Amino acid sequence: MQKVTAFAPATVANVSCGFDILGFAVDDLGDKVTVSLSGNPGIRVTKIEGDKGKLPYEADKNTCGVAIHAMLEQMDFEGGLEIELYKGLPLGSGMGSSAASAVAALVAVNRLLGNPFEKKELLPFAIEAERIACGAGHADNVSPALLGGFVLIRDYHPLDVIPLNVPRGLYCTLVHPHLVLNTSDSRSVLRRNVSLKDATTQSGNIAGLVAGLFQEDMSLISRSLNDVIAEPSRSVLIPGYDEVKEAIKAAGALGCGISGSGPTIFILSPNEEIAWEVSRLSQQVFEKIGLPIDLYVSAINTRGAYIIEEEQ
Ligand SMILES: Nc1ncnc2c1ncn2[C@@H]1O[C@H](COP(=O)(O)OP(=O)(O)O)[C@@H](O)[C@H]1O
Ligand SMILES: N[C@@H](CCOP(=O)(O)O)C(=O)O
Repeated sequence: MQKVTAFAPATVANVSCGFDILGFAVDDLGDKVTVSLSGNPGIRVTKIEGDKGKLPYEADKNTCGVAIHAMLEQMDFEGGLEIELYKGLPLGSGMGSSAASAVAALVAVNRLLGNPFEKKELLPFAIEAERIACGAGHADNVSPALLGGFVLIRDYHPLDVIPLNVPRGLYCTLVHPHLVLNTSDSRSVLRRNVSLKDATTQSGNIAGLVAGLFQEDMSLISRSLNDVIAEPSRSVLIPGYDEVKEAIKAAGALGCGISGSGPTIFILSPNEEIAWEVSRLSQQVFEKIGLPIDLYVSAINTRGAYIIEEEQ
C-alpha cells in the first residue's frame, strides 16, 4: 500500500450532562485525510484544503501530525509520511474539528502500515493531538469520531471507553452560528469547583441518560439532558441559545445543549420529522437575532471513522 484516505465524522461532545465523558458521532459531516509513504523520513503536512488558510503545516502543531507522531513512537517505523488534509468541519465550532482530523489521520496510517493497532488502541494517540489543539487531552470527541455511536469515557487513567446503545429513531439537529469559540477559551470560563448539590444533580442526569439510551426510553433521555456544570458558564457566550431552548420545547424535541464547547447547539429528537421541524424553528430564532447559521440534520452515526480509498 502506498496511499490511504480515511474519513472521520463530526461529533457532539458532553451531550449536556457528560462533561468530558460522553459524546456521539453524526453522519456525513467530517474531515478527510490522505496519508502516503514517502522516501524522505519524517512526517510532513503537504496539503490542507477547506481551512481558509488557518491551520498550521508544521506537523507538530497540526492534530494529524501530532496524532501520527504519538502512534509512531509506539512502533518501529523509520520511513517518511506525507499528509493531505481536507477539512469538512469549521474550526472552533464545537463539532470536534480538531478530533476529526486526528482520527482520520490515525485510521489512514494504521491501514497504510498494515493495521498494527486495533481501532480502539488508536485512542491514546488521538488524545495527544487534542492536548495540543485544546489544551486538554479530552476524549469525548475522538472516541465517538473513531468508534461511532454514543461513547462513555468511564475513566481516563487508565482509559476505559464504553460504547453505548443508540436508540432507534434518534435524530440530531446541529445549529452552527457563525462564531468561533476555541475550546481552550471555552474551558477557561468554567468554574473550578462544583458544589455537592450540583455534583449530585449531574450524576443523576448522566446515569439517567445512559439508562435512557439502553432502554430506548425517549422520555428518560429528555429528562436527563440537563447540564448544571458547564452550560451556565458557557451558554452566555452563545447568542440565541436560551431562545432555541425555549422554541424547541413545544415541537416535541427531547432537549438541547451546547455541542462540545460551542458555539454549535445540538438538539435531540425522537424522529427525523421533529429534527427538521426544530431546525426550522432554530432558523427563525437566528433570523430574528440577525446571526447567520448553518443547519444539519442527521441520524446518529454508528460507523465512526472509515477508509475511503487505498492505492497500491
Ligand atoms: N487539523 C486540525 N484541525 C482542526 N483544528 C486544528 C487542527 N490542527 C490544529 N488545530 C487547532 O485546534 C483548534 C481548533 O480546535 P477546537 O477549538 O477544538 O475546534 P472544535 O471546537 O471545532 O473541535 C484551533 O486552534 C486549530 O488551530
Ligand atoms: N469536553 C470538551 C469538548 C470540546 O469539544 P469541541 O468540539 O468544542 O472541541 C469541552 O467541553 O471542553
